[in-house]
Amino acid sequence: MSESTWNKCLAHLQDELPSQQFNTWIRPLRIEASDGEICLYAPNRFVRDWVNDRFFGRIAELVSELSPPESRPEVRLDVGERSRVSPVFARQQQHSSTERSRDLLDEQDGRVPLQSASVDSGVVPIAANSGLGNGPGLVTGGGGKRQVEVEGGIRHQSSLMEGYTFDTFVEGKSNQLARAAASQVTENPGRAYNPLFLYGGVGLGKTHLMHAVGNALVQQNPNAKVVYLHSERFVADMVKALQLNAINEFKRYYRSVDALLIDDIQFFSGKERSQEEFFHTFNALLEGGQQMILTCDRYPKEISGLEERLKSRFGWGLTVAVEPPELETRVAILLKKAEQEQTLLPSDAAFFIAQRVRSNVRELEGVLKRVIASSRFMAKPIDIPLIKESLKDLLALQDKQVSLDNIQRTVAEYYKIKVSDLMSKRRSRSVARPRQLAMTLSKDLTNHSLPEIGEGFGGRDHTTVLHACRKIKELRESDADIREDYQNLIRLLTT
Ligand SMILES: Nc1ncnc2c1ncn2[C@@H]1O[C@H](COP(=O)(O)OP(=O)(O)OP(=O)(O)O)[C@@H](O)[C@H]1O
Repeated sequence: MSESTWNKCLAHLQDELPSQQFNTWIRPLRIEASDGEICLYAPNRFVRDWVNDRFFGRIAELVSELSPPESRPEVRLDVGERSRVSPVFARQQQHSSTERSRDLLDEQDGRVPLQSASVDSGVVPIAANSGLGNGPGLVTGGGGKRQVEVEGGIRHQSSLMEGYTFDTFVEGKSNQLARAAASQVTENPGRAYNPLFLYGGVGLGKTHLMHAVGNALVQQNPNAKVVYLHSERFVADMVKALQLNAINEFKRYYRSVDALLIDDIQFFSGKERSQEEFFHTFNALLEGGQQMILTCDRYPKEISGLEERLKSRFGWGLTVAVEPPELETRVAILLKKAEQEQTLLPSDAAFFIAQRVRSNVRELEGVLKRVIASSRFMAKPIDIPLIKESLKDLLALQDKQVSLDNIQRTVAEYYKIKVSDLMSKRRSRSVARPRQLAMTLSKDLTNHSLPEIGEGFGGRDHTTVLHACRKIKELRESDADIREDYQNLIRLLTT
């Protein structure tokens, strides 16, 4: 079985599984193929057991289907980075007492993840100075932020946003698993999942969740040294420490924390010295049982310019995707934010906004702020006419955007078929290809989600849309006609 067969197997699984499940359980698997056998390596025992219980049967089936009949390999599932596995970092299994998060994770997969058994692949451990509050750091409470100063020539400010708590975080399908994992980290810092790695697009609540854990840890133990910082800050501090000959203080400081929260670690990309320093800090914290939470705008393996050994370590705990919120969650977020602003937002008004602003929560918040400001300025309650007035330019821009209808009409006309053919179940090439192109254009040119596009094409499943997009992407590379059709259609639709 070649890696390309495995990639096909992955593409099938991606079509079949909800993206969060695929990203959390299947993507971290590494493959090693040899004669007559393939071994899949999970980053830890927990992932291995979960995959074994839930997905292994289907994986073995796909491998068998996709391999030539004369060379159907045996499939094995194991833990580790290929053969370099030794259980140096294996941790104690701990039971969470949070029934709520347990229920959630139960709901997701019918099992309770209680353990993150980390495995080492050849780390040289560095002594950790993990004495609570006896490093150079100083934590003070109160105010909107908690401040930290560092001696040794480095003045460093780090802050936990007090408003970012679990209470103010609205839960929905898109962030349910991340929220549950974060909550378990609060229950069992350093043990439940270490590191907890949250990834996803901008403005989806990763930073909020990370602070929620930090705030909860400080609430449980006011002496806990919880340090939040952006990865660029880590880099800047390190450079400064090097300039001031204070690198030992820098090391001591970061290794003395109880929890280290680093945001947007994609900024480590290409910064080799910082990665080196962070690598050692990471190992020391992991060894000391100190919690790490990391966020990133993409799946760790996809960060270019990041050392492989770091990427692989990021997978030792739990890697969870935060997805864009679906309509109901967007409405719930708007209602919650309005409540925090002590503003009355009728639910039809919340729906109106949520249907039009789909990209991310930060944008949703920005739009709500505009509406609230108009309402206060005009001294009028919020209703749909007021929203239309205050969001005039945004809505006008959206009206200009390409609609599904428009795409379907244009594609049908271009291929001289009927719009109803695009909606139909007909699978002949003359209809199926234009339909796949129309779905791809809908994905590329509108803000509609995959399920919405599927719905707009005769009630199809989102996996069909995903498959169409992949197929067209492939064809645009290999087939000049399709490439030309796609470009012509884009031109027709956007000019
Ligand atoms: N589920 C949610 N419930 C309530 N507020 C949310 C939720 N998700 C995001 N927000 C709010 O949206 C804003 C953006 O979220 P946040 O900064 O956490 O995003 P992010 O994923 O870290 O994005 P970036 O990668 O750009 O930093 C914040 O004000 C946050 O409070």
